Amino acid sequence: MTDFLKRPSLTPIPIEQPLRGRLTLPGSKSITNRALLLAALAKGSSRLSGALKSADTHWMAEALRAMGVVVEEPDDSTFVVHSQGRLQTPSAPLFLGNAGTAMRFLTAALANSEGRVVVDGDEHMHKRPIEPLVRALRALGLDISASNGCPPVTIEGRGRLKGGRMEIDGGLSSQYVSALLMVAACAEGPCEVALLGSEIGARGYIDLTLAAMRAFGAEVEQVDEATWRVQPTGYQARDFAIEPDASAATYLWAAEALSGGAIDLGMPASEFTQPDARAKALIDSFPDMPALIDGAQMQDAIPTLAVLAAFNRTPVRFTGIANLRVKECDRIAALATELSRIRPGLAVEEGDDLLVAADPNLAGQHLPARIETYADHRIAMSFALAALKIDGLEILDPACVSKTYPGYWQALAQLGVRYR
Ligand SMILES: O=C(O)C1=C[C@@H](OP(=O)(O)O)[C@@H](O)[C@H](O)C1
Ligand SMILES: C=C(OP(=O)(O)O)C(=O)O
Repeated sequence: MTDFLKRPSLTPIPIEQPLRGRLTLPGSKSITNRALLLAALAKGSSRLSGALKSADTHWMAEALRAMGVVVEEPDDSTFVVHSQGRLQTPSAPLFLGNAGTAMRFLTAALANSEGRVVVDGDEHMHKRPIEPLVRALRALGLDISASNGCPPVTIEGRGRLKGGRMEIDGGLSSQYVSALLMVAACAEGPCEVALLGSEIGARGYIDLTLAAMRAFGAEVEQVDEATWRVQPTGYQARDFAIEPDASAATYLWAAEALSGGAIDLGMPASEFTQPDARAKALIDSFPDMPALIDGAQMQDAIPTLAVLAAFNRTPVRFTGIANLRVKECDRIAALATELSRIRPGLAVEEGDDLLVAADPNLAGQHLPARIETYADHRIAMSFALAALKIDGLEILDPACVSKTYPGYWQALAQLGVRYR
């Protein structure tokens, strides 16, 4: 696995046979980082099994350790968290790489802290907006600021949140809403978390948050479409099993569809609770994917679907994906640029839509191209799919997959994919 990650680029050799085999998916990033935080906010010991071990969960675990929580890693899919139920003020800035979940969830969790804390990330994180969450926390009386509306964030904690109404605009990221919901259970009194303004992108991530909170003992009810009431129960330590990562599964479902193979991931799409599992039905429709795909409820699956759409029989327009502009990179621009490197005009941006022209004749061609990946795991993983069918696609910076799926290249190799 490490060898693939050390290479400056990888050029998968197109497959000649359908991909077949059985793979174990990594654990869900979204659920692992929720469970790590909730376990840290609970007094006692929690064993998290089926967890993801990757850069995003590493940075969450490291930050919790820096705040006095004991996080053990007995094997490659388990965290054991021992906590006093509160986060101590760290002695140095917390570094969270480019882990959006860790950045947003911890910023809100630190609203209950004492003293000065700086939460920082890498140069990519410095471009990812956090101002709506900062504004919501400031409205609760917290002394908090973010330069240019992006990390680093500086928090001057004065103890516990009082409770009451919290208002948040989740238009740019549902993670702001999840972050407030999770800290709300640790306030002194009951809280109401209410959405302001724009509709949140992927509601499914809010559902994941509510499920994780309830699993760790929280009492939370939905008052109406845009309001949740959270009781000041705090959290209870427990053992918790994390389901496999649905976003990671989309690459393998797509590899199966593109190659006409059969890959056993050990769990049917219908059993996932994560939003991206919805992409499976669209992948199953390949090579007759619909002309219009609303990606709002399966955002992280769009790179997978867009690359697959390049091989579809007819063009596909992706709408509802404006948020993709503020992920690890501007994914709409990256997909248009890199697909067009394969064949000019293969994809174009139209406003915040992405139109993939579709060219079923791409398969089997020799079309050398160096694919930029913009330090974005999903751009690398999705273009690897195109490389299974097109000869000469060189994927730059293959190590960027370590954000959520360090074993990705190895998983493809296990299915018989070879690299130049
Ligand atoms: O809550 C979560 O776990 C996530 C929410 C989504 O982000 P946004 O809420 O920023 O759209 C998603 O893209 C991200 O990978 C994980
Ligand atoms: C957007 C993503 O990550 P995050 O926001 O958690 O950094 C992702 O994994 O595609």
